[in-house]
Amino acid sequence: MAPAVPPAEILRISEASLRFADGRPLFETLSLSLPGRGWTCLMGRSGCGKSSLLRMVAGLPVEVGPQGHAHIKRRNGEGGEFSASIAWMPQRDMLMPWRRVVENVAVGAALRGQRWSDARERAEALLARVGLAGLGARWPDSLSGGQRQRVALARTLFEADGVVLMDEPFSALDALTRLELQDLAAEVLAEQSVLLVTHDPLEALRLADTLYVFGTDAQLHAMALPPGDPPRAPGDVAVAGIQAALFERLRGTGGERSNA
Ligand SMILES: Nc1ncnc2c1ncn2[C@@H]1O[C@H](COP(=O)(O)OP(=O)(O)OP(=O)(O)O)[C@@H](O)[C@H]1O
Repeated sequence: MAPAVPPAEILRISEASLRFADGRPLFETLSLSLPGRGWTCLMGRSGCGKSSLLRMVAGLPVEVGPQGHAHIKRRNGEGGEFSASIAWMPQRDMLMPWRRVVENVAVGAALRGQRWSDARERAEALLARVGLAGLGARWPDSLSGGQRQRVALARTLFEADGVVLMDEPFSALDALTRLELQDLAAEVLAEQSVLLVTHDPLEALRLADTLYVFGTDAQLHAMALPPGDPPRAPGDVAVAGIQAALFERLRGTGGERSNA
């Protein structure tokens, strides 16, 4: 069977605006289009609202206080209401220590009351795909940080159905493990549309098909990328050159926007 052709656009965000209780807007009338497949990366100074935007894209609540305001419009590729589920991979692995590894991967199926034998088989297959074949019966506490994040990746894959949101998923890992996990994520999520928030310019330049930086105007600005398909080699000369320019661009996007 020929592989399904991904839609040109799977999710369109428009009119995204966020204001906390003190009235200052973090962003207003922000738009973003996610293609049917590939990595869209978001960068910006600490506090500019990246994680909040990701939560809004996921349809999760953002606590804004009594005078605050959070609004977003989500449309599918045909312009209709977006109703598909979105997979989410957070910064911390959030594994439940009282559930075995395979149960953590398939936790969504358990919550939905799906048949455990089917879910287990699929979860074991995904564990093998992320390099953890045979470790399903282990407890999370017996795994290294990198292994735990592989389990979290398998859990994300278990839920992935077109759109995957990732909020600094590799930031707690050592440099080498981080590179390995980036390569792995690029491979296993190749058929998904991924929206990644990251603070790491190298990570963005390795993985992005499209890269946006939050500007001082609270809008997203598309950045130039090195040639070649992701995941790009960390030692690539073009990656290193653009990394320096990206650092400068990030430094120029102003100080931290605090709403405290
Ligand atoms: N409930 C709240 N009330 C007021 N301000 C808030 C609230 N929640 C978050 N903020 C502020 O909103 C801003 C955006 O937070 P958010 O976590 O989305 O930013 P971010 O760009 O992801 O930051 P970082 O890169 O440091 O993770 C921050 O300045 C934060 O202090």
